[in-house]
Amino acid sequence: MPIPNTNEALNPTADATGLADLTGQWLSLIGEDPQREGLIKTPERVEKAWRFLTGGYRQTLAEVAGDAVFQAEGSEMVVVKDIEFYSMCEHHMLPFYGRAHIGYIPGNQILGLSKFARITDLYARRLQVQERLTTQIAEAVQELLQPQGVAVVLEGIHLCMAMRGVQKQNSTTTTSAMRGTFKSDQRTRAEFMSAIQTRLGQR
Ligand SMILES: Nc1nc2c(ncn2[C@@H]2O[C@H](COP(=O)(O)OP(=O)(O)OP(=O)(O)O)[C@@H](O)[C@H]2O)c(=O)[nH]1
Ligand SMILES: [Zn+2]
Repeated sequence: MPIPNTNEALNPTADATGLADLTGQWLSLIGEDPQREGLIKTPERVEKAWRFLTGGYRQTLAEVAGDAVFQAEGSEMVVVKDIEFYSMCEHHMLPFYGRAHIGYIPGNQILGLSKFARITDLYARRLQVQERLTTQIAEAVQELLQPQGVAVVLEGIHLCMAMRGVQKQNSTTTTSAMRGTFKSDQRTRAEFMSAIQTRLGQR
Protein backbone atom coordinates (compact mmCIF):
# COMPACT_ATOMS: atom_id res chain seq x y z
CA MET A 1 0.00 0.00 0.00
CA PRO A 2 1.44 3.41 -0.91
CA ILE A 3 1.90 5.92 1.90
CA PRO A 4 -0.77 8.61 1.49
CA ASN A 5 0.56 11.63 -0.37
CA THR A 6 1.89 14.23 2.00
CA ASN A 7 0.90 17.15 -0.15
CA GLU A 8 -2.76 16.68 -0.90
CA ALA A 9 -5.74 16.51 1.40
CA LEU A 10 -6.81 12.91 1.36
CA ASN A 11 -10.52 13.51 1.35
CA PRO A 12 -11.59 17.15 1.32
CA THR A 13 -15.32 16.37 1.42
CA ALA A 14 -15.34 13.92 4.34
CA ASP A 15 -16.16 15.95 7.42
CA ALA A 16 -17.65 13.32 9.74
CA THR A 17 -21.24 14.30 8.91
CA GLY A 18 -23.47 11.39 9.91
CA LEU A 19 -21.21 10.21 12.70
CA ALA A 20 -23.75 11.37 15.27
CA ASP A 21 -26.30 8.82 14.00
CA LEU A 22 -23.74 6.04 14.12
CA THR A 23 -22.74 7.05 17.62
CA GLY A 24 -26.30 6.54 18.86
CA GLN A 25 -26.12 2.98 17.57
CA TRP A 26 -22.66 2.53 19.07
CA LEU A 27 -23.96 3.59 22.48
CA SER A 28 -26.71 0.98 22.30
CA LEU A 29 -24.23 -1.71 21.25
CA ILE A 30 -22.02 -1.12 24.28
CA GLY A 31 -25.00 -1.45 26.60
CA GLU A 32 -25.90 2.19 27.10
CA ASP A 33 -29.23 3.97 26.75
CA PRO A 34 -28.66 6.74 24.17
CA GLN A 35 -31.81 8.47 25.47
CA ARG A 36 -30.66 8.91 29.04
CA GLU A 37 -30.09 12.50 30.00
CA GLY A 38 -26.30 12.51 30.15
CA LEU A 39 -26.01 10.99 26.68
CA ILE A 40 -28.61 12.97 24.74
CA LYS A 41 -26.07 15.34 23.23
CA THR A 42 -23.19 12.86 23.12
CA PRO A 43 -23.61 11.78 19.48
CA GLU A 44 -23.42 15.42 18.35
CA ARG A 45 -20.39 16.02 20.53
CA VAL A 46 -18.67 12.94 19.17
CA GLU A 47 -19.27 14.03 15.59
CA LYS A 48 -17.88 17.46 16.36
CA ALA A 49 -14.85 16.03 18.15
CA TRP A 50 -14.04 13.67 15.27
CA ARG A 51 -14.46 16.47 12.75
CA PHE A 52 -11.67 18.24 14.62
CA LEU A 53 -9.50 15.16 15.18
CA THR A 54 -9.56 14.31 11.47
CA GLY A 55 -9.15 17.85 10.16
CA GLY A 56 -5.91 16.74 8.51
CA TYR A 57 -7.86 14.97 5.76
CA ARG A 58 -9.24 18.28 4.61
CA GLN A 59 -6.10 20.40 4.54
CA THR A 60 -3.17 20.57 2.16
CA LEU A 61 0.44 21.24 2.96
CA ALA A 62 0.29 24.37 0.81
CA GLU A 63 -2.59 25.76 2.91
CA VAL A 64 -0.75 25.00 6.11
CA ALA A 65 2.51 26.61 4.97
CA GLY A 66 0.74 29.73 3.70
CA ASP A 67 3.19 32.46 2.71
CA ALA A 68 5.77 31.52 5.31
CA VAL A 69 8.48 30.09 3.05
CA PHE A 70 11.18 32.75 2.96
CA GLN A 71 14.35 33.10 0.92
CA ALA A 72 17.40 33.09 3.17
CA GLU A 73 21.11 32.47 3.12
CA GLY A 74 22.77 30.29 5.70
CA SER A 75 23.49 26.71 6.38
CA GLU A 76 23.15 26.44 10.15
CA MET A 77 20.89 23.89 11.75
CA VAL A 78 17.42 24.99 12.90
CA VAL A 79 15.71 22.84 15.53
CA VAL A 80 12.12 23.23 16.73
CA LYS A 81 11.51 20.80 19.53
CA ASP A 82 8.88 19.69 22.03
CA ILE A 83 5.96 20.24 19.67
CA GLU A 84 3.17 18.35 21.36
CA PHE A 85 0.99 16.23 19.13
CA TYR A 86 -2.20 14.22 19.57
CA SER A 87 -3.16 11.59 17.02
CA MET A 88 -5.33 8.48 16.74
CA CYS A 89 -3.87 5.07 16.01
CA GLU A 90 -5.28 3.46 12.92
CA HIS A 91 -5.51 0.03 14.51
CA HIS A 92 -7.74 0.81 17.47
CA MET A 93 -8.79 4.42 16.87
CA LEU A 94 -7.45 5.26 20.31
CA PRO A 95 -5.20 8.24 21.00
CA PHE A 96 -1.46 8.34 20.91
CA TYR A 97 0.30 11.51 21.87
CA GLY A 98 3.70 12.93 22.64
CA ARG A 99 6.29 15.34 21.33
CA ALA A 100 7.77 16.00 17.93
CA HIS A 101 11.26 17.41 17.33
CA ILE A 102 12.08 18.77 13.89
CA GLY A 103 15.45 19.92 12.59
CA TYR A 104 16.67 21.04 9.20
CA ILE A 105 19.62 22.66 7.51
CA PRO A 106 18.37 25.22 4.98
CA GLY A 107 19.28 25.24 1.35
CA ASN A 108 18.20 28.72 0.38
CA GLN A 109 14.76 28.74 2.02
CA ILE A 110 13.54 28.83 5.60
CA LEU A 111 10.07 28.27 7.05
CA GLY A 112 8.11 30.32 9.60
CA LEU A 113 8.66 28.58 12.93
CA SER A 114 4.99 28.11 13.81
CA LYS A 115 4.50 26.15 10.60
CA PHE A 116 6.43 23.18 11.98
CA ALA A 117 3.71 22.76 14.59
CA ARG A 118 1.03 23.22 11.92
CA ILE A 119 2.65 20.57 9.71
CA THR A 120 2.78 18.21 12.68
CA ASP A 121 -0.94 18.76 13.35
CA LEU A 122 -1.81 18.35 9.67
CA TYR A 123 -0.60 14.76 9.69
CA ALA A 124 -1.44 13.99 13.34
CA ARG A 125 -5.12 14.77 12.67
CA ARG A 126 -5.56 11.65 10.58
CA LEU A 127 -5.60 7.99 11.55
CA GLN A 128 -1.94 7.15 11.86
CA VAL A 129 0.86 4.91 12.90
CA GLN A 130 3.68 6.80 14.56
CA GLU A 131 6.22 5.73 11.93
CA ARG A 132 4.18 7.16 9.05
CA LEU A 133 3.42 10.37 10.95
CA THR A 134 7.17 10.82 11.43
CA THR A 135 7.97 10.19 7.77
CA GLN A 136 5.22 12.45 6.50
CA ILE A 137 6.46 15.38 8.58
CA ALA A 138 9.99 14.88 7.23
CA GLU A 139 8.77 14.61 3.64
CA ALA A 140 6.63 17.72 4.01
CA VAL A 141 9.60 19.79 5.17
CA GLN A 142 11.70 18.33 2.38
CA GLU A 143 9.05 19.15 -0.20
CA LEU A 144 8.46 22.71 1.03
CA LEU A 145 12.06 23.82 1.52
CA GLN A 146 14.39 21.49 -0.39
CA PRO A 147 16.82 21.81 2.51
CA GLN A 148 20.23 20.19 2.81
CA GLY A 149 18.73 17.81 5.31
CA VAL A 150 15.74 17.15 7.58
CA ALA A 151 15.47 15.24 10.84
CA VAL A 152 12.28 14.34 12.68
CA VAL A 153 12.05 12.47 15.98
CA LEU A 154 8.74 11.65 17.66
CA GLU A 155 8.25 10.33 21.16
CA GLY A 156 4.81 8.84 21.68
CA ILE A 157 2.60 7.18 24.27
CA HIS A 158 -0.04 4.86 22.83
CA LEU A 159 -3.23 4.50 24.86
CA CYS A 160 -3.98 1.26 23.03
CA MET A 161 -0.94 -0.15 24.82
CA ALA A 162 -1.69 1.50 28.16
CA MET A 163 -5.43 1.20 28.86
CA ARG A 164 -6.04 -2.10 27.03
CA GLY A 165 -4.03 -4.82 25.28
CA VAL A 166 -0.65 -5.28 26.98
CA GLN A 167 -1.53 -2.55 29.51
CA LYS A 168 1.94 -1.04 29.79
CA GLN A 169 1.60 2.49 31.18
CA ASN A 170 5.25 3.47 31.12
CA SER A 171 6.28 2.44 27.65
CA THR A 172 7.14 5.15 25.15
CA THR A 173 7.95 4.77 21.46
CA THR A 174 10.60 6.79 19.64
CA THR A 175 10.58 7.02 15.86
CA SER A 176 12.83 8.99 13.54
CA ALA A 177 13.14 10.00 9.91
CA MET A 178 16.46 11.36 8.66
CA ARG A 179 16.98 12.86 5.23
CA GLY A 180 19.97 14.42 3.42
CA THR A 181 22.90 15.42 5.63
CA PHE A 182 21.21 14.05 8.75
CA LYS A 183 21.28 10.64 7.15
CA SER A 184 24.72 10.82 5.55
CA ASP A 185 26.66 12.70 8.24
CA GLN A 186 26.92 11.20 11.68
CA ARG A 187 28.10 14.49 13.27
CA THR A 188 25.10 16.42 11.97
CA ARG A 189 22.81 13.76 13.34
CA ALA A 190 24.62 13.81 16.69
CA GLU A 191 24.29 17.60 16.91
CA PHE A 192 20.55 17.29 16.33
CA MET A 193 20.14 14.50 18.89
CA SER A 194 22.07 16.57 21.42
CA ALA A 195 19.92 19.66 20.69
CA ILE A 196 16.66 17.81 21.29
CA GLN A 197 17.93 16.34 24.55
CA THR A 198 19.01 19.67 26.03
CA ARG A 199 16.39 21.50 28.04
CA LEU A 200 16.26 25.31 28.30
CA GLY A 201 18.50 26.46 31.13
CA GLN A 202 20.63 23.33 30.90
CA ARG A 203 23.95 22.92 29.19
N1 LIG B 1 4.16 0.01 14.46
C1 LIG B 1 3.11 0.56 15.10
N2 LIG B 1 2.24 -0.23 15.72
C2 LIG B 1 1.22 0.35 16.39
C3 LIG B 1 1.02 1.72 16.43
N3 LIG B 1 -0.08 1.96 17.18
C4 LIG B 1 -0.54 0.76 17.57
N4 LIG B 1 0.24 -0.23 17.10
C5 LIG B 1 0.20 -1.69 17.24
O1 LIG B 1 -0.60 -2.28 16.27
C6 LIG B 1 -0.70 -3.66 16.62
C7 LIG B 1 -2.00 -4.27 16.16
O2 LIG B 1 -1.86 -5.64 16.47
P1 LIG B 1 -3.03 -6.72 16.41
O3 LIG B 1 -2.51 -8.01 16.98
O4 LIG B 1 -3.60 -6.74 15.04
O5 LIG B 1 -4.13 -6.07 17.34
P2 LIG B 1 -4.49 -6.42 18.85
O6 LIG B 1 -4.94 -7.85 18.98
O7 LIG B 1 -5.46 -5.39 19.30
O8 LIG B 1 -3.06 -6.27 19.56
P3 LIG B 1 -2.71 -5.93 21.06
O9 LIG B 1 -2.60 -4.42 21.15
O10 LIG B 1 -1.37 -6.59 21.26
O11 LIG B 1 -3.78 -6.46 21.96
C8 LIG B 1 -0.44 -3.71 18.11
O12 LIG B 1 0.79 -4.37 18.31
C9 LIG B 1 -0.33 -2.23 18.51
O13 LIG B 1 0.55 -2.03 19.61
C10 LIG B 1 1.97 2.54 15.74
O14 LIG B 1 1.88 3.77 15.72
N5 LIG B 1 2.98 1.92 15.10
ZN1 LIG C 1 -3.59 1.12 18.60
